[in-house]
Amino acid sequence: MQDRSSPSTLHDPHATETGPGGPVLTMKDVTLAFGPKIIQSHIDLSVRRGSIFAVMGGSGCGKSTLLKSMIGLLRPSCGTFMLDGEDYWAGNDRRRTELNHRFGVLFQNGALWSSMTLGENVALPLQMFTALDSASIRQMVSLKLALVGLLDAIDLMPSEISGGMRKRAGLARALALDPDILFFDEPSAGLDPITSARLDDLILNLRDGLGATIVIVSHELPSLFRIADDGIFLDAVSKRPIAHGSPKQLRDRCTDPQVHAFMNRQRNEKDSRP
Ligand SMILES: Nc1ncnc2c1ncn2[C@@H]1O[C@H](COP(=O)(O)OP(=O)(O)OP(=O)(O)O)[C@@H](O)[C@H]1O
Repeated sequence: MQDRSSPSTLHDPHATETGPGGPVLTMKDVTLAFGPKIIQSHIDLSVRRGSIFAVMGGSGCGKSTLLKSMIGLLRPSCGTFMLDGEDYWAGNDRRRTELNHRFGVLFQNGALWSSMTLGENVALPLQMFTALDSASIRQMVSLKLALVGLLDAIDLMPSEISGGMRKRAGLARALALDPDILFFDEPSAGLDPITSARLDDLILNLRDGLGATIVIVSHELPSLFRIADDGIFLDAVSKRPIAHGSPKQLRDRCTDPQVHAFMNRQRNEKDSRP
């Protein structure tokens, strides 16, 4: 039986030499809790610039909670959260608001305003947080919608488009303020495999074309194997990370039986088919 007090680490979570870049987002010995209820503790991770980092684990282990803490919506009860070497919680609210402008977040359902067209949805953050004039905003909106292949849908309402298009529109809005770190919560949920693969292509383009750093919470193993460079596996029972590494590394080399079973579940399902 593996010692659960030390996670199965297929690399040093704070390594700086390997991969596309140095660490941009780092957590050291972080505990996440809601009041007295501890969700995860002893979280050590480092997300490298220009990489795709996956947060993995079974239902209810705390993946979304970890994502929440990475975008400043939940303060760790212990440990440090650093952004480019700066302690996120050491500064005042104003400084945190500045740092938050580096984040772009795509929520599960796209979270669009239903009473606004796609163009108006994407324009909203620009109107709220920049001093751009309306012509420049229109230009920026067109650019972002073109990036996700939705320029022709600029005047449509969210109710007039498909689920996959809503995700892409949510992504265009998340990109409005040119964030350099993007967070995706279950981007493929509810999408068919082809639409999901297209969204993966888009996510890879954001990494490779724009150099974005991306953190993704997902249960979709094919998608994770394809796009993620690195990651962390959270355990609901011990309430701590039990493995670090890319989804492929965890599938092929992790010795923890729970991680191995989880990461190989589709393979096993295929093997057991008549
Ligand atoms: N605001 C909250 N107050 C108290 N407990 C919460 C709160 N939000 C989440 N939790 C609890 O935290 C635990 C982890 O929830 P979380 O949504 O982070 O898990 P998850 O791994 O993302 O789950 P899933 O894969 O099912 O979406 C759950 O037990 C949940 O009930």
